[in-house]
Amino acid sequence: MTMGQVPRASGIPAAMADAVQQARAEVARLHAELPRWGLVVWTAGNVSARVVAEPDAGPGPDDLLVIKPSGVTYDELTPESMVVCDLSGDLIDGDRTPSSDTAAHAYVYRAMPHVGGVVHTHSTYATAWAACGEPIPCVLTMMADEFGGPIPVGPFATIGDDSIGRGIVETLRNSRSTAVLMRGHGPFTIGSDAKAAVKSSVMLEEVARTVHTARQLGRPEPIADDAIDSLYDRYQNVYGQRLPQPDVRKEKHK
Ligand SMILES: O=C(CO)[C@@H](O)[C@@H](O)COP(=O)(O)O
Repeated sequence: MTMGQVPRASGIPAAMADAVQQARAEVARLHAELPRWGLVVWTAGNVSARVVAEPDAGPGPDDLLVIKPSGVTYDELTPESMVVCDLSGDLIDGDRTPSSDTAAHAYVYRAMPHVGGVVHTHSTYATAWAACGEPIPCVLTMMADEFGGPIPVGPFATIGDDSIGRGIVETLRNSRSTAVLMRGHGPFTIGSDAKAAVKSSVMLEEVARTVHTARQLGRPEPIADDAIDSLYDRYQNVYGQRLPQPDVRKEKHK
């Protein structure tokens, strides 16, 4: 199937066909990252991406989401097997049942327009913290960098309606964290796009494991708030490769 071909007649608006196809490929590719980084067993995790209906206007209620089909193993996932839903969570393209967490993903997209990707896993260490209902304290510079503070705990909620999504949003709205530990269930992460949400899941599991290990060795100390703010600001705005800026020094000496 070439780029731009929608698999068959569907509810996808023609203007979104190419973007949906690209999202199918990206979401299928990103699902392979979950077993790669040891975040899932069998099918116990899912990734979704928002597809914006009107890019010039930005995220809105007519956006779509692309997510994996429920219960399909990661080695069987392809761009064509991804399913497309509206932000009510209703299937509009695909011949398989959407992930059982689709309602949660859809709720997040409706309530948080800045979110472009959502991931859910049952990664061992993060899920163990969720089982205990204890926030992961910000005792590592890596946590300050990536999450801007502790990892919060969301309420226990059963799958199948908006309660998980509501719990995710109510918890993350008051936190810089892109990860939430849903009590008794497991982690959900958000990001500006699906890749960012997958990265958050990877980094969450790493810090969950490290902080647990540190507690076996002693009493890790929380990092001071001002240091967290400084670390978070640097990592979010300076770290890594940034687009080249005009060399203002040359401008000044002209
Ligand atoms: O936690 C659960 C089910 O309780 C789901 O997140 C997990 O099994 C993944 O389900 P899907 O295969 O995405 O439907």
